[in-house]
Amino acid sequence: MSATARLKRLMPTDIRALKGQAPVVVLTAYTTPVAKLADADCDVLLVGDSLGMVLHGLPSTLGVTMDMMILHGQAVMRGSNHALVVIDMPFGSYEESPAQAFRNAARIMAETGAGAVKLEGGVHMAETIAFLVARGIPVMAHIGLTPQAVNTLGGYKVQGKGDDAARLRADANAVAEAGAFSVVLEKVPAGLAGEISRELTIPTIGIGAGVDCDGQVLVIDDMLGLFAEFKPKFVKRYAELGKTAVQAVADYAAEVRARSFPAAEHSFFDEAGK
Ligand SMILES: Nc1nc(=O)c2c([nH]1)NC[C@@H]1CN(c3ccc(C(=O)N[C@@H](CCC(=O)O)C(=O)O)cc3)CN21
Ligand SMILES: CC(C)C(=O)C(=O)O
Ligand SMILES: [Mg+2]
Repeated sequence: MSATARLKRLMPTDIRALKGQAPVVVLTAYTTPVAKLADADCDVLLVGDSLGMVLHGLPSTLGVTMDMMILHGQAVMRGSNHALVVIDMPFGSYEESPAQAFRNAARIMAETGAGAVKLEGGVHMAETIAFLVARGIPVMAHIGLTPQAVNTLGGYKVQGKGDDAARLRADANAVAEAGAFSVVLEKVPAGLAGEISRELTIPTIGIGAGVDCDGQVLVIDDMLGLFAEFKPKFVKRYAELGKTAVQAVADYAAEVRARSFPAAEHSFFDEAGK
């Protein structure tokens, strides 16, 4: 048996090799139980900085810290043994310099055991991506709508429309050239995303970027109907777990108030039946 066959968790090189073979299946995961239920069906589990909004109630991803990403990254590693785990670098942890990015990415890799990091940015982050890759840290890039730049982008808007397509193409080519093993395209017109996907030799992972990307990613709480603060157009609800949970809580509250819970089967009695 080869060394790679014994190490069954997928690696960035395995994800790269899916290009032209099979679509790359990606979901976010932030916790051990969610990692456990998604691991077998996914190629990549992304510990996204969306966890700040989804789990911690923050208004954007800007308040997410290194410690939060590491804590949730460790939880996802404990709940998975098949998918590649990729951890988002949080806002402020990598933009200053390649050296700052390496210091923080190395800490994420060392303290979680994850296989790669993801960071936002195209042409302006290419030098940093190359710096990390040259030093042993696989990087997933993220271009188009980059939520950490919501304040300069003026909202969570589609990127790359009309004449702006040239900027998206330049970003895609720059991150691929820099050595990223894949790239997330977020909220990009489907036609442009398809063209970029055919042009690049690394897999594109779309979110709101149409069906011609090499893979797809969604926030798992969105597709399960657990996160309901907003629903971007790109989200398809595959379940309504939030509604199911609200009904379960209402049923529990009613039964406690009616003294119909707990029943005998949920209770303990001594030998005399007392
Ligand atoms: N739960 C969740 N899902 C996500 O996909 C996600 C996060 N959180 N947090 C981090 C970023 C932020 N993202 C977002 C946030 C909002 C919209 C949104 O509201 N989109 C609207 C239009 C808004 C506008 O045009 O300004 C849409 O209909 O798609 C899209 C992506 C994607 N990411
Ligand atoms: C939506 C994905 C691509 C992401 O960056 C996140 O979950 O933070
Ligand atoms: Mg993110």
